Amino acid sequence: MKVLIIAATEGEILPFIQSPDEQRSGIDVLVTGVGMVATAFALGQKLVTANYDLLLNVGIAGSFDRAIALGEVVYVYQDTLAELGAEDGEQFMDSVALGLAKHTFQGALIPSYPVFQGLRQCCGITVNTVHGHERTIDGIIQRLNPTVESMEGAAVFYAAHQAGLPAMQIRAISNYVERRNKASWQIPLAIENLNRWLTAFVHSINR
Ligand SMILES: O=C(O)c1cccc(C(=O)CC[C@H]2O[C@@H](n3cnc4c(=O)[nH]cnc43)[C@H](O)[C@@H]2O)c1
Repeated sequence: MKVLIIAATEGEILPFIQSPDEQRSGIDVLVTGVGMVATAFALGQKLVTANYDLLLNVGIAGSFDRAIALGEVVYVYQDTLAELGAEDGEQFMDSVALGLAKHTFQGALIPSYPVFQGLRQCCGITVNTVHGHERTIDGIIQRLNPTVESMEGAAVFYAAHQAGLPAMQIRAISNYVERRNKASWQIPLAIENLNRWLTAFVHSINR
């Protein structure tokens, strides 16, 4: 199986990139840069010249749900371009309501590999602006009730949909979505757990 692993920053997958070559056979890695625009451009370019059986988006993410421990690795089965739409006074009209574009994309069904068993299955949103204000956090919970938030997930699902390829998204929770409080973010723990999962995943597909 030929897999493309897509991450926004090298730091998020450095432990995996630095692992011995033989542990990464059949795997390509694409570091896109942060955000939907960088991700869509880099992935679109990559898919012009290469074909894959699976696109796997990995990275850290924020959680709206405090029952999810910081560092937990989750499976994002659906992701929404949360900001795509128009304001009408206090109302937000999404791109489907406007008759403009699809905004929600599904990942592939969770496979039966043991490495996926026990992963919490979450609904995600993808944003350009990280939520950090009580009013907008309450608003997005009312509107979409997301569990996790990233800055790339739905862009990968969109590109996969356009290319007719299956995609999955695995995120490790680095922070809760709240008023910006970077001191409480657990980025090293999230990256460690994400890369441990990634190594187990690659091992399981190469067996
Ligand atoms: O310093 C900040 O306020 C800040 C805000 C957003 C992201 C960052 C990063 O350094 C991480 C970039 C990377 O992480 C994903 N991520 C992590 N937590 C969240 C979140 O709560 N909401 C959205 N994205 C998040 C994201 O996919 C970025 O690629 C620093």
